[in-house]
Amino acid sequence: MSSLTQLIAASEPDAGKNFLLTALSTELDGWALFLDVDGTLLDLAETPNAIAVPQLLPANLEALSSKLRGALALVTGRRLDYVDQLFSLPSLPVAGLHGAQRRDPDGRLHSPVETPEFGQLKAELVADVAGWPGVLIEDKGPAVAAHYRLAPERKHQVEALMQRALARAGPDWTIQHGKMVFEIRPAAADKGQAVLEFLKQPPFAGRQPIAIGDDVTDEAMFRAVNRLGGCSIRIGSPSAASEALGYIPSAAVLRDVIAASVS
Ligand SMILES: O=P(O)(O)OC[C@H]1O[C@H](O[C@H]2O[C@H](CO)[C@@H](O)[C@H](O)[C@H]2O)[C@H](O)[C@@H](O)[C@@H]1O
Repeated sequence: MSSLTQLIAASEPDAGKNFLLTALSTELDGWALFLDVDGTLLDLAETPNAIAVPQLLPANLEALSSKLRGALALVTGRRLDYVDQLFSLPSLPVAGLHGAQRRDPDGRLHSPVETPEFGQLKAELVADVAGWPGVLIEDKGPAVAAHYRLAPERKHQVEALMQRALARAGPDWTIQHGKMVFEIRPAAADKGQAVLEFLKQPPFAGRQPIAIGDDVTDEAMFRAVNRLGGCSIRIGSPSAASEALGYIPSAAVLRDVIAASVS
């Protein structure tokens, strides 16, 4: 695989896309694919629930998973049950809440519990932002997100609010910054650890990982797969802030590559 993995770091604009097209048409017993959801498989939207799942995407993901003999997982900041609503693929391995939740290939579920204290904290966050038009609180069970995409001028207030809430939540939680969002998520695992857990299990074990994402939270899985000699691909333009080895310009291009790989 080494000549193929060199392709990803080439400087041509289509290097990331060409790498993935080639990888997914060859050596399918060799790769394990880890895909982020928002901004990677799906176009970003103004609010968390305004996203649209393109009609053919679930079937294409299922077909690609089949070609990879099941070595495909979604690794997302969303909750697992929300991912199931979106894609209706209840057997697909998924890591949710940035790695804190996991559905393993054999169907085993791992999920932190939501404490009454955390429920109270979320209710107070909703009350705290009531006078901040455009700031949205997304309840994710044992995690919570404060979105400011519709009120970018509130970024620093939202960050300060979430830092205060984190101090109350305690050491089992951490802050996750993302695209126009601050989240409080369980600290026990990140996306990199979720990928490493999947790679201990069949059909992922023994395969070379490819991780594709678009955001700060995905850097943990980029680091994990880079350390293993795998491939990390970021959706967007090359950025010095990212450890990704290659780039694909948009979620739409990634969806086209997935569709081409199963046609
Ligand atoms: O790990 P991901 O699958 O990329 O999920 C990260 C977060 O995505 C969602 O928020 C982002 O997408 C929204 C819809 O496009 C957008 O409105 C928001 O500004 C983005 O931050 C989701 O709402 C979060 O729960 C995820 O953690």
